[in-house]
Formats: sequence, structure tokens, C-alpha cells
Amino acid sequence: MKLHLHWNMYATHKNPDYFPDPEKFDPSRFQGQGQGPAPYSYVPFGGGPRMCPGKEYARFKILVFMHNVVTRFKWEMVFPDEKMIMDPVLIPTKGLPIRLFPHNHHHD
Ligand code: HEM
Repeated sequence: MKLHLHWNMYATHKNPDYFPDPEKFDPSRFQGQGQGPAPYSYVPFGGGPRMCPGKEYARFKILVFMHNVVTRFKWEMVFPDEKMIMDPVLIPTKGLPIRLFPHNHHHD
């Protein structure tokens, strides 16, 4: 008989013991004087020797992308109440389309 032990990161990421009020969008929970989440409690890229080797690359790309979207554009969601599903990661049901308005756009 084989035993499969399944773990999923949401059980950890939504655990109020590690993340008080887990449904709240609160980026400040990742800030502070070296006070980030406890080791192995925030694990979007896994952990240990098989941790995602693309982690720093992915984080850097997302940072550059977000920087450009936020500094160059005003943006709004096409479907403000768009639902997210877990399958097994968070997926926007309609593909999360947004409208972008360049900050430096001038009407002639
Ligand atoms: C936001 C983007 C990404 C997320 C959230 C992510 C997440 C993960 C997770 C959770 C694992 C399993 C780690 C474990 O078993 O503990 C993994 C493994 C892996 N990821 Fe990523 N990843 C991302 C981007 C990337 C990129 C950009 C690359 C390559 C360029 C990459 C290459 C890999 C590889 C090769 C593994 C298997 C590592 C192994 O089993 O030894 N990932 N990733």
C-alpha cells in the first residue's frame, strides 16, 4: 500500500496562526525589521532543496513589470468583481483584463 501525503501552500498561507486576518490584503505583514513571516510559512516557490530555481528571476520580472504598469499607466479592471478560483493556484476566471491609460497621453 502506498501512502501519498499532499500538502498545499494555501493551508499554510491562509493559516491565521502565521498570517493574522489571512483574507486581508496587507502588504505590511511582509515588512518590518527582519520580521517577515516565519521560516517555511510563506512558500509560493516551495522550500528546501527542491525549491523553485526560477524564484529570483520570476520575482525580478514581476517587479519590473509592476513598476512599469504602475509608473507609466493609470489602469482599471474591466471586470471589477471578477472571481478568482484555486486550480490549484489562484486563477482569474475571465483572464483579468485591464484597461491602461498612459500617464503622459495628451489629447491634440
Ligand atoms: C511566479 C512564478 C513561479 C512560481 C510561483 C513558481 C513556483 C514553483 C514551485 C512551488 C515549485 C515547487 C518547489 C518545491 O517542490 O518545493 C517550483 C519548481 C520549479 N520551478 Fe518554479 N515557479 C515560478 C517560476 C519559475 C520560472 C520562471 C522557472 C524557470 C525559468 C521555474 C522553474 C522551476 C523548476 C525547474 C522547478 C523544479 C525544481 C525541482 O524540482 O528541483 N519556475 N516552482
